[in-house]
Parts: sequence; structure tokens; C-alpha cells
Amino acid sequence: MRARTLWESFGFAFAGLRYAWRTQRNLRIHGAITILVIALAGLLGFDPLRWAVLLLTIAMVWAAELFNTALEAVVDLVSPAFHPMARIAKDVSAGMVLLCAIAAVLIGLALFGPPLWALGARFR
Ligand SMILES: Nc1ncnc2c1ncn2[C@@H]1O[C@H](COP(=O)(O)OP(=O)(O)OP(=O)(O)O)[C@@H](O)[C@H]1O
Repeated sequence: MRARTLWESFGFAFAGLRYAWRTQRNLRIHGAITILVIALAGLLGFDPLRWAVLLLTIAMVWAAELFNTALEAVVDLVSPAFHPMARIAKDVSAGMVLLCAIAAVLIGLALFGPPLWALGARFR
């Protein structure tokens, strides 16, 4: 296979992101939540450590969803017909996304809870 330019490689990566965005409703939901939490973190004046944890958490959920999309495509390619192992592969992958989403909610509570509580206290 011939050597690619860096731009061509980025092009493939963006094509993958575009495909996942177009076909995966969950990813678009993550997109909306990502914009909301980044805006809220900005309003609350997150410190650098809070930003780092927030961005890592967002990346974790997006990466899990993208990996799940890639795995679904591979499973559909090798096993378009029903197969118990195909079901296991897809279910385990869905479990990974669920686990990451639950962790993200808990991390979100830890990150946003104290500053929101402190903000609320000023109005009580
Ligand atoms: N080839 C297959 N053989 C056996 N079971 C399958 C197969 N394809 C899908 N399934 C079952 O159907 C479920 C849903 O699969 P599907 O490919 O529709 O994912 P999805 O619901 O679109 O997931 P997502 O919402 O993450 O895109 C799987 O978790 C699995 O249990």
C-alpha cells in the first residue's frame, strides 16, 4: 500500500467521525450534552484540573461510542445473519458504552455538584 500524506489520514479519520455522527443517534445526543456541559463549566469558572477531568470524561464517552460503532460495522460485515457470537460481541460493546455513560454521570455529579451547590447557597 502506498504511503499516505498526513492530510489523507486525517481525511479518513474525519470521514469516520462524519459517518458515526450521521448514523448514530446516541452520538448526536452526546454532542448536545457535550455542548451543554462545556457551557456550564465555563459559566461556573472551572479550574484547570476540573476542565482536564471534564474533557477526559467527554473523550471517554465519545471514544466508547465510536468504538461501538466500528465494532457494529465489523460484526455486520462478518455476520450479516443472526449468530449468537455476533449478539455477544454487540451486547458486550453496548455494555461498555453503558458503563462509560454511568461513570460519566457520576463524574459529572462530582465535578458540577459542589460549585452548583455553592452557587445555590448564595441565593438561599
Ligand atoms: N448479527 C446479529 N446476530 C445476533 N444478534 C444480533 C445481530 N445484530 C444485532 N443483534 C442483536 O441486536 C442488538 C442491536 O443490534 P444493532 O446492530 O441494531 O445495534 P443498535 O441497537 O443499532 O446499537 P446502537 O444503538 O449502539 O447503534 C445487539 O445488541 C444484539 O443483541
